[in-house]
Amino acid sequence: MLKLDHISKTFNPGTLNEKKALDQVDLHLERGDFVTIVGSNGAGKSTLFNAIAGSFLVDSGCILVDGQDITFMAEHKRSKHIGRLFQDPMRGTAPHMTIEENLTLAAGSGGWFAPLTQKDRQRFRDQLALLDMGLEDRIKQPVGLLSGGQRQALTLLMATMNPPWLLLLDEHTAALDPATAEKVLKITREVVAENRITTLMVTHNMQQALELGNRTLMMDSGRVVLDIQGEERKGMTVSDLLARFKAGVGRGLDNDRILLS
Ligand SMILES: Nc1ncnc2c1ncn2[C@@H]1O[C@H](COP(=O)(O)OP(=O)(O)OP(=O)(O)O)[C@@H](O)[C@H]1O
Repeated sequence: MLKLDHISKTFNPGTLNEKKALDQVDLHLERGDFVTIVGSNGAGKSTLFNAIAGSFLVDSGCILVDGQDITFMAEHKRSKHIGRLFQDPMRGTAPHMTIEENLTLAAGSGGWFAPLTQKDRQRFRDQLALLDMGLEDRIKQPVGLLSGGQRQALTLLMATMNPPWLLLLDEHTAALDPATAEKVLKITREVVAENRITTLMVTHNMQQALELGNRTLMMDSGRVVLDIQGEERKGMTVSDLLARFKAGVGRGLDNDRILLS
């Protein structure tokens, strides 16, 4: 489904601020894989997502989706097929537009100026009802009136309305209160499983990284240093994972947010 073949990215090359953020990253995902990613501060997790989403071109290597080489595909073209959620719930929706207008844009069928049919409206209501947040009764309200958790759930719905090639979740519940974060995670699990969406999720919560999905990557200094899946992952504890990281990298994990969580 997704193949990253030796991708590298160096910021500010040839200057004092040169930083190799991705160093020959190789990764192969099967359709429906749900991969969690944890790592040190500045390990390259967001840069990896930016590279896949096309926010910049990689310096070397290639990115293939279903065998199609998208290494040089423009970001706006990739964004039609790659859903992405950020930590900030204010990103991903248009606050001055209503829930219905946001969903119409995300659905993308019929064009923005095509009038919504009764069937479209009912579909939106049905999908909103699945979120169990009462949004189906607020469809004419501007999105700016929603809470962070409601906005994040709506963004998730919009990103997966036409199932994407890939879903990139960049700490998408980190800014929410624990109860809302749990709810958004539950919705994430359901939407991803129901549509078999190939998903990558960055988290600083190690427990969550082991519980969600079917595979966990650990990154450090621009490289994937651990790839835990299958039998090895079952029954693995956070301490086991930290010990494996230390044994592999030769030092402990230095992510203040992980250590504080
Ligand atoms: N646009 C940029 N210009 C220069 N340096 C950058 C840029 N983006 C990222 N970096 C650097 O690349 C390295 C990797 O950054 P990245 O944000 O991918 O790390 P991360 O694993 O997401 O970190 P964290 O968990 O701390 O958010 C860091 O040293 C960062 O400062």
